[in-house]
Amino acid sequence: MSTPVMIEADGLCKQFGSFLAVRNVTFSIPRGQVVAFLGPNGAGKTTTMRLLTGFVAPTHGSARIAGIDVQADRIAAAEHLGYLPENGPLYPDMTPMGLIRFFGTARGLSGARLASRVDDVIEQCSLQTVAHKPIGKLSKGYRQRVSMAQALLHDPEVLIMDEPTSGLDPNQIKGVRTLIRDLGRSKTILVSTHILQEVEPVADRVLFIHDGKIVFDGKPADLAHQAGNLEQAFYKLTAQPV
Ligand SMILES: Nc1ncnc2c1ncn2[C@@H]1O[C@H](COP(=O)(O)OP(=O)(O)OP(=O)(O)O)[C@@H](O)[C@H]1O
Repeated sequence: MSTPVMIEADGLCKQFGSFLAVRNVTFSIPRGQVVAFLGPNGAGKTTTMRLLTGFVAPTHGSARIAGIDVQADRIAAAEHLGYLPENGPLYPDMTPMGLIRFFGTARGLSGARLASRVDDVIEQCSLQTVAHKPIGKLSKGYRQRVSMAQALLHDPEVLIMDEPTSGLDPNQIKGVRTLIRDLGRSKTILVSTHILQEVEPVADRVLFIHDGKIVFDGKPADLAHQAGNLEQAFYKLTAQPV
């Protein structure tokens, strides 16, 4: 039996006014794969992730999570999906515990299941020491972990993470990398990053987007091999407009 496709982009296009931000993006990610989504600033990573999660409607094309069309049935697709947006919506006066419970209730969890999932994600994201402090007083690293905890709360099979390590210090980056690697043992993950050193230890595959188009889809080692190392490959792929 073939491995099911968990994240699928089929001819996705997104136009803002006269500007085409995402151009005919097509890929499919089978269950269990961890994929790094690379590209320079403004390449279209966030827009593609918003299209995949159903937050933004495509101009053309379609996206499926666990086989469910995200525009046709966003709620059903969201049951399979944890999304870590670039700047997560965190409420500064709430505590991590309060916020995570709130999201859990909104997702239909209650009673013992809610209590056990809240405990699990607080531990998984190492939030024990700050669980009862206002989110507005937490460091960026901890706020990022609170966002991560809400994305993991319903134990989704698919995770889409937009720059989970942006703005973190090296210790925090290491912590997030370890978490992604652990999660990748049981989940399908698409994660955008600017940090090339993160790619090889974490990802099975790289999707590289430039000017809204996928310009490389393959193994990190094969991308690095094209130009000697990943950094040089990055320069080479982005040297000219598509
Ligand atoms: N709502 C919008 N209206 C108009 N243009 C937009 C909108 N959202 C994104 N864009 C444009 O689309 C292009 C792709 O943006 P996007 O945020 O997807 O890039 P990105 O690869 O995630 O960049 P970064 O690495 O800087 O986060 C950019 O030129 C951006 O200015």
